[in-house]
Amino acid sequence: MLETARHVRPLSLRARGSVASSPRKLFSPKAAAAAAKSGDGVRIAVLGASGYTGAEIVRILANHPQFQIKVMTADRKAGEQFSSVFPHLTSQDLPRLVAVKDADFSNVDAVFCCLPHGTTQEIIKGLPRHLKIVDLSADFRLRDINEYAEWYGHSHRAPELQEEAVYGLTELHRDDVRNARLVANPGCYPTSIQLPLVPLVKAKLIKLTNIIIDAKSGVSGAGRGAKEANLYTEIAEGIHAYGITSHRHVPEIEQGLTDAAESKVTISFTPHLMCMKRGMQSTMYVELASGVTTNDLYEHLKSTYEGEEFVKLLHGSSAPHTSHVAGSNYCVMNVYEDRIPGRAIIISVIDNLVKGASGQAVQNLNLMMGLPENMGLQYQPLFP
Ligand SMILES: NC(=O)C1=CN([C@@H]2O[C@H](COP(=O)(O)OP(=O)(O)OC[C@H]3O[C@@H](n4cnc5c(N)ncnc54)[C@H](OP(=O)(O)O)[C@@H]3O)[C@@H](O)[C@H]2O)C=CC1
Ligand SMILES: CC(=O)N[C@@H](CCC(=O)OP(=O)(O)O)C(=O)O
Repeated sequence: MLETARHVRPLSLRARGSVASSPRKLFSPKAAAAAAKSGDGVRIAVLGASGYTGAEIVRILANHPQFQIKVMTADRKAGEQFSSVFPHLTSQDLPRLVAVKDADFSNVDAVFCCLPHGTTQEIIKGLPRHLKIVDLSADFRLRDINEYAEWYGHSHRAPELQEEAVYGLTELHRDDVRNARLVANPGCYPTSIQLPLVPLVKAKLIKLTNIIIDAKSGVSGAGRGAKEANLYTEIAEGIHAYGITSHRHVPEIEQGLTDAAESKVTISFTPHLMCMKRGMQSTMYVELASGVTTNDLYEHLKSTYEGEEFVKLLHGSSAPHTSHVAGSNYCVMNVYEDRIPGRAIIISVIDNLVKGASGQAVQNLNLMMGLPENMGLQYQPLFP
């Protein structure tokens, strides 16, 4: 069993606040905060409500005292009742699913956009400017639109919105998110990877070379649209790698690490599809900087996330388990000494649909509306 030598040399370094340094247009949260304080609360539209992340937003908002869903959209399922698409979610008084082109945003304050990549930028471009938007797709995550074109296979169709967007890895970009109108919610793999690695890179505790990441996702990460490769017959009782050396989350992760390092970081990243409904584990192999111990990494992460409600470090040699975060907004991590001298292993787990998508989106919109960040998110994981 792996054992970490703890209690060696606590570090005082902390990595709070924004790691992004590019100038952003600020948006006053006053009007939004006023709406939140009015009797109506914040009026919400969920675009793509008939998909997995849209449904997860609806599930979370059932316990949110300030966010009320007024508009819900779908594509193929437009015209249907939400309760006929998701019969398990009936506790709220919800509007019928409509096509985006038929949605009325005049009585809406904020939007969760849970649509496919590419389509999203076209749709957000057409939305009224009074709306605050949290976009769960990848459309506004990459600052460099040339890099976007390279990885997503087409040129960006809303570069002016890309300029405005703020990357919403909440714990690391809180101040930017608070003042944003449009937030690009991070991808699930980038969330599970950047939460541990960005503070370590920023504090120069690990080398920028030889960062190797092996990650595994539940099948809901691929969305609800039927694909042959995601059929039960092809997924059950197996595991397989995909996107080897070419997954589109590589530039997103490298962007965050490069910002933190202020120097280009290149990673090895291999995602795998696991036979489970939800959950994600990232196992990261890193090289310690000169004079740094595994315990230094642990202590630095511990002090970075001290007081954070949703990021937890385990004690001793305990291993994070996807069941310890299922259905919750937590990211749980731990650090281990490798058998190879000078190397460490870091493991993090999240629920891809919650901290990896809809939970973090609600966390971000809470901040954008001047509400407590944890509002509606204080539920515990489902275990076993
Ligand atoms: N699943 C996950 O774990 C994560 C997903 N994301 C991202 O979030 C976004 C949503 O993902 P997810 O919920 O999994 O996807 P789903 O495939 O489950 O849902 C997609 C939704 O978008 C609607 N839709 C599809 N095409 C169009 C279109 N052309 N115009 C308007 N609406 C359309 C669908 O409607 P209908 O059902 O009627 O066809 C459905 O409501 C994606 O960008 C995804 O990459 C981000 C992090 C994690
Ligand atoms: C299992 C699976 O297919 N996962 C998706 C990632 C889902 C996600 O986080 O991210 P995006 O918002 O960037 O799509 C994938 O690998 O493309």
